Amino acid sequence: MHTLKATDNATLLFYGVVSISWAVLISRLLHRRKSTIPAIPGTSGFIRSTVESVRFIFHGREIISRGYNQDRNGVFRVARLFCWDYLAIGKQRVLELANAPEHVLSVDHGIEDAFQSDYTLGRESCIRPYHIEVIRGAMTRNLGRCFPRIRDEIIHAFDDVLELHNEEWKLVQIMPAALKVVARTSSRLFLDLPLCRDPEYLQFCIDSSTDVFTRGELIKFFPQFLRPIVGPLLSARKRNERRAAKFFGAMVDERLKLDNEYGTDWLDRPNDLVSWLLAVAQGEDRTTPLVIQRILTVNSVAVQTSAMALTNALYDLVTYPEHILPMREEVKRVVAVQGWTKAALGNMFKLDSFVRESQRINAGPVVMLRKVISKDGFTFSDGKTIPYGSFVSAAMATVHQDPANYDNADLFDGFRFSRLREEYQDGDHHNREGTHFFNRHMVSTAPDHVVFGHGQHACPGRFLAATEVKAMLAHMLVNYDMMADTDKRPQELALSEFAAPNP
Ligand code: HEM
Repeated sequence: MHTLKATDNATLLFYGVVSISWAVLISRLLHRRKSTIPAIPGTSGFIRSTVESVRFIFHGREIISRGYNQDRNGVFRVARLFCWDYLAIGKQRVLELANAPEHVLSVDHGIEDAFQSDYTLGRESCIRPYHIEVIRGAMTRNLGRCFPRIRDEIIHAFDDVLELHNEEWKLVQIMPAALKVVARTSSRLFLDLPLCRDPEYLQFCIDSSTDVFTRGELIKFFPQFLRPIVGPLLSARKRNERRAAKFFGAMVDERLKLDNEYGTDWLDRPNDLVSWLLAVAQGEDRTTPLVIQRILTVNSVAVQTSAMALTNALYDLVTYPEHILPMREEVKRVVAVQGWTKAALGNMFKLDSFVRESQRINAGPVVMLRKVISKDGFTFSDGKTIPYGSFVSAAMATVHQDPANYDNADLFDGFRFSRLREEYQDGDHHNREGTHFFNRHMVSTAPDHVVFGHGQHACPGRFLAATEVKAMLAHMLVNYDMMADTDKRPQELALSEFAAPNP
């Protein structure tokens, strides 16, 4: 019986590999060069492009940098498993992508493809993305009012996660700890006490948000025509929605009932994500299953990204420890006057600069993934045209490390942005940036700083991310001493267009 099962599995695997290889071959033949745009050096030709498309999964950065080294304002074709994608290099190209109208370059289709969100998040979140309006509006507006909740949860979360009771040193693995603290703090804002302290729920929060990224990547290993079959099988969405219903379905039910009866203006209506969503949701989106789906969507985009930003900032802090004392002094000085408030965070210029620099240096290879949905394709100002139906993105890491954009661009300089402000205040009005430091806050996007994208689709959650990450770092600076246990910063984990700090 046991032998028979092993044989069955081996046969299945064999047929699986053969079918996928055929699918790769056929897709690549069908998607042969459709435009005059050059391939990234060393990736043209059927065999080489196929090999490089596999290498792109783990060596995307290196392949992209070949394009950058050839033309710092170039547009290139990038070989992917089943097709050619396109890559725009340089800040002028970023602006052109950011300014393209939605009927030419679609962000929704881009995000759908990047996360396979039809399968991983749910179709409704893609076709009616009203949560974006909620994040940009009510959530961001309420950050100041809700800050005491955020601050309170940060204190308790660090206490519980680090379990440091005496003066001892303790070895802590950063990313898992960051995930726990971020999941808990975000949950305090989204669904509040007591759920945000339920260990089982927090683990679910982390696992379900990880599922979106990892299973989305897995689905992308299959060609387009197979995804409707394998997508639902590989996605954990349905299972996660069922589990979420057990955790907070009754709460959503109750809230819907009260809102339907009294509108949004009843006594003690909680100031949380459920209320913010219900104030905007219309029609079938006002049902418990779809509100649950939407909460999971917001949770997925919020938890992993902010935990990665915090992890990178902590790695940079222990790698460049000369930043610790000045920032600690700044946090103490500002808090002594303004207390722990969101406004106080806004006056911690060194801290803000440090996190922005950390994001600049640790940026992933690409950003702003868009699908060309105009039948005429998308044409850059110099006439280069990307064909209809293909995907284009901006090379993020190269724009961040281009010496034309930053002095000593490849060096980590935590106070490069706050120093501009200090120099200006000291009367030096002639530095390279002039008064641009006003646009150099952690949340400010620019064509040469695209961690949150740029333009009308720039990340709407960046204000929450900045509030959380800075409040967490500030808390750590004044309450803990930190140092690295090795000399070498761990190598990032790369997977196609994504990069994550090594846990
Ligand atoms: C450090 C943390 C974060 C980073 C680095 C980040 C980065 C990004 C990037 C690069 C985009 C795509 C922009 C584009 O394609 O032009 C994006 C979109 C988005 N982000 Fe974030 N994000 C972060 C945190 C958050 C948080 C906390 C939330 C939710 C509260 C959030 C919600 C979203 C949503 C809903 C979109 C889609 C926007 C659209 O389609 O117009 N993000 N984010």
